[in-house]
Amino acid sequence: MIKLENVSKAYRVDGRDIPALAGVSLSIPTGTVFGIIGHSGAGKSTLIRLINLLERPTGGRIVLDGDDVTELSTAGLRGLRQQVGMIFQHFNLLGSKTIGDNIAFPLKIAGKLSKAEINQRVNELLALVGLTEHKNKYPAQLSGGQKQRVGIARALANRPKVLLCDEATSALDPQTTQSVLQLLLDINRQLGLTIVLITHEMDVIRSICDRVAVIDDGAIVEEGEVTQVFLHPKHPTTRRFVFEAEHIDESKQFDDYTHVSGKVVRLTFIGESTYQPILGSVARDCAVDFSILAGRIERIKDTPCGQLTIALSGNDIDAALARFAAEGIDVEVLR
Ligand SMILES: Nc1ncnc2c1ncn2[C@@H]1O[C@H](COP(=O)(O)OP(=O)(O)OP(=O)(O)O)[C@@H](O)[C@H]1O
Repeated sequence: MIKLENVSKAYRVDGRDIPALAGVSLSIPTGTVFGIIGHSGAGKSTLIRLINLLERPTGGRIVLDGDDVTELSTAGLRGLRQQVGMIFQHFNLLGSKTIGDNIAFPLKIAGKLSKAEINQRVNELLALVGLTEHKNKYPAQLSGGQKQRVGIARALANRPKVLLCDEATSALDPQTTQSVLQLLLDINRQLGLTIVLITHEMDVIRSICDRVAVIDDGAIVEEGEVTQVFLHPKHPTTRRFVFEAEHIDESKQFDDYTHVSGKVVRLTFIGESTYQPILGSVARDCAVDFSILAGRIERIKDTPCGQLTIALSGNDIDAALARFAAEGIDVEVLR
């Protein structure tokens, strides 16, 4: 578990303190893929760089598996950097070294393995990220997606518990982004590694994250399971991110449907209920009619989800609503 407790950070510029984060508290459970989303300047990079102490907090505590990392000695800090790997938007590979030597670099610095053991570990890592045949090439000879795979292999070399991803796919095209995200998800599942990523793209969050925190102007404004945040965004910043990602016109969200009769409700389906013919059977059993006003069905990570806005008419609308709730469907009466 990674815990940030009331963390603040200010940068000192020309004798003045410029606040970047204020009172940030977060719990990141072990083994999850945790996304942090925010607009440019919100404080994402600052936040992720605090976790491995590339930046030091001005106040508060950062606790990794029970240890306050801000109190670590120099040797402890070296250990922390081995437990917490990191990948970057622009890969940060050493251009004068081969792919194999880039990946070997942190192993050599750690100084725990023999030359033969390092070579074997590099080969394992190359296989893990699908780059075996590129071992002797130089970074300039690889595509962006391949370079990020090298970055991932290098970050995993010392078998860290946590992988930090600083806008790791922002420089890649959509297809390459998806293949790198898929690799991160495979690694999370195979190795049980905790992944913390920052992004300004909701699609990245939707593809691989379990939980998401939304950061705005140096503060966390919303946090929760990705499905819940996508389907029921609360804070205006979150709503903007979600509506933009879903191509939903926010003004239409407030449509009061004056032109339709009946009770207007929004039903949210999560999981298998998304594919069940519940609407029809409830309508038949409760003798209600419905018309569909708006709807979407999608996948959030592995979970199918749907949201339907319907107008219900008939005798026993309350019974129909109770049936929906009993089937595990979230019911919001809009009018
Ligand atoms: N080294 C620094 N010195 C002074 N101010 C900084 C420094 N790094 C960041 N800041 C300021 O801190 C605030 C948060 O910046 P940060 O880079 O963490 O945001 P971000 O959400 O990652 O933005 P982006 O997506 O544009 O990188 C901004 O106001 C920024 O100008």
